Amino acid sequence: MATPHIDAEPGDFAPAVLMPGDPRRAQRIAEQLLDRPRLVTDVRGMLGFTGQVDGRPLSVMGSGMGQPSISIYATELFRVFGVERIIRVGTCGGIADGVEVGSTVVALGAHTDSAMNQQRIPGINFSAVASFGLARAAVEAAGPGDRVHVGTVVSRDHFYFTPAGQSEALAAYGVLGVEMETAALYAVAAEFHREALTVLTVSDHLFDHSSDMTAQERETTFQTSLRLAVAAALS
Ligand SMILES: O=P(O)(O)O[C@H]1O[C@H](CO)[C@@H](O)[C@H]1O
Ligand SMILES: O=c1cc[nH]c(=O)[nH]1
Repeated sequence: MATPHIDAEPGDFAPAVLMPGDPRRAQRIAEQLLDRPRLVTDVRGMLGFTGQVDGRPLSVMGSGMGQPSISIYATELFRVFGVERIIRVGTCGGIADGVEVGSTVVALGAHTDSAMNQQRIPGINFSAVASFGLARAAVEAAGPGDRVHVGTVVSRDHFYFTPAGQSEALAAYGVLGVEMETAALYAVAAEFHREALTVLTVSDHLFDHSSDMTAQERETTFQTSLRLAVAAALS
């Protein structure tokens, strides 16, 4: 049964879905990773594929940018398509000292400036946290040569506007990076009693732009993050 945003049937998606923001990255991951990838939805150009990894079913689908967009897709995947776990594989800007461009961030939790989660539990600041089992599986998949940081990120609504002093204050609290979806993804997973994790590749650093990735590198450089995300998805 199609939903407003996913033109597929129950059974078209695997229990685990890798979810990059960019639908072209979803296609690239599907072609690189999956045996016999099959396009299962393309509504609004938001491509979704299902195939197999080592004989086990796995799906890959774009989320779009921002918390409203990923909330729509995550809700429909959990509610209608029987999806059990979503692992976001995205990019982030480094914030804390020592979070190098090209390294990987496993997001245990996500701060946010968005109002979306404020509406969930009256009077409460919702804590957006990863599924422990998925986070553990991702971290355990890291090898000695991998540069992996584990901690909190911030999911901001604005890409281009930042209140004065906010990034410096986040750095002072050890926040690893900034992206735009994780706080909402973790809340939708909690709403449906399912699992979620975000694994990010650092594409730039807010306080040192000397090594920032190009747009093409942001689309293609994600091998360590992808390996950790697949380990979590199939754990
Ligand atoms: O690379 P993705 O997964 O899209 O993630 C980051 O990049 C986009 C902004 O350019 C936002 O979606 C942000 O969260
Ligand atoms: O600086 C950045 C990089 C990636 N994604 C973001 O939201 N911000």
